[in-house]
Amino acid sequence: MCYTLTQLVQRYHQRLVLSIDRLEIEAGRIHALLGPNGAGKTTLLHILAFLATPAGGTMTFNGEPVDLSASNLLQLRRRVVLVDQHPIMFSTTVRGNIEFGLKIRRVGTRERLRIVDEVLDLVGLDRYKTAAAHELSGGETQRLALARALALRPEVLLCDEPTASVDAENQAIIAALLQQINAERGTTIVFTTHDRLQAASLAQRTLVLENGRLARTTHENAFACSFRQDGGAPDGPPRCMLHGLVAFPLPPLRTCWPARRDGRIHLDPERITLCRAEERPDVVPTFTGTVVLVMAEDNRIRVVVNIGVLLVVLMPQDHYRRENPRVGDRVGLHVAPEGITLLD
Ligand SMILES: Nc1ncnc2c1ncn2[C@@H]1O[C@H](COP(=O)(O)OP(=O)(O)OP(=O)(O)O)[C@@H](O)[C@H]1O
Repeated sequence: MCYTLTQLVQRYHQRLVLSIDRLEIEAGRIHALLGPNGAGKTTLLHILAFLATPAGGTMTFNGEPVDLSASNLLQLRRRVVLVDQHPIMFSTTVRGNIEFGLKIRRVGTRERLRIVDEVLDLVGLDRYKTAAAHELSGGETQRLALARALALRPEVLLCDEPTASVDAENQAIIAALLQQINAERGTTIVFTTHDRLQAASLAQRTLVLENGRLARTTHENAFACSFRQDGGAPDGPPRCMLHGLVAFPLPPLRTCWPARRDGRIHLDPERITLCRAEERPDVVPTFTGTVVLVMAEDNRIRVVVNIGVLLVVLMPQDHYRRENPRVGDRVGLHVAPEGITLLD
């Protein structure tokens, strides 16, 4: 586990703004921190970045108790980088901004220049290397801030609303970049957002904060559900209702679907097959819905479909090319029985 926070409390002027019984951040994963304004997301990020000392509770980082004493702080802060929502650039060139942190770490000139080229290429800003940082647009500034952070090769990258104030094109670039960094470097990433869709599409785990409390943690495609025995044989498989919104029949494969009424269910994104709803009248899909996001990920394509709740489908490249789903398309989804797991 990268971080474990227990009984964590934070206060501003005696006012309680965070109170978290337990929170875990898994190493090498992308986590979304989702919540409304004032929920405590930025406050929590500052604690994870070792920039603020919590008022109470315990914290471990890579299994070790966190020691925030002055003598230890510097080496802790070197392992984690926070990218602010409104990053402040130094009044120098794009290259100068990236080199700054490297100079502090006494990285030699030749290696600095190599890293500058590498990260500018990564964020697609190579042609701006000698431009003044202050001349960049909002979206480009956010990408430069990411390049500046990535130059330091952090174990953990924390991003405060990385796409909140940028246009759609830059949003897509930044989202793809975060996935690339996570996949190629194994960097643990935590980003804050108000956007449920972004959380569902980008993160493997979503932590929901409400009024400073961790309301719930959701894994990709894990849903609260209830089971109903409506119609059919009384001892046959029940129907399953996701978040009280979408019902589907459970396949008659398990010997003992739950006798209880409520639970949590996981639908494996790799065991969901997507087809164009109108082109396969012979197939009765488990769900139909509208594509809301398509994004390349590693050697697969991540497609998010709104079926009443947001469902992530991971499509192999060849299947994606065949079906070619686009945002706005109506599609059918078939969930393989072995892709359905009851949690808890
Ligand atoms: N430096 C501060 N001094 C006093 N109160 C603060 C300070 N920073 C944040 N707060 C308060 O703490 C609470 C949590 O704020 P925080 O910025 O962490 O929320 P957030 O979820 O990041 O919100 P947003 O989505 O608007 O950025 C809010 O009520 C805020 O007013």
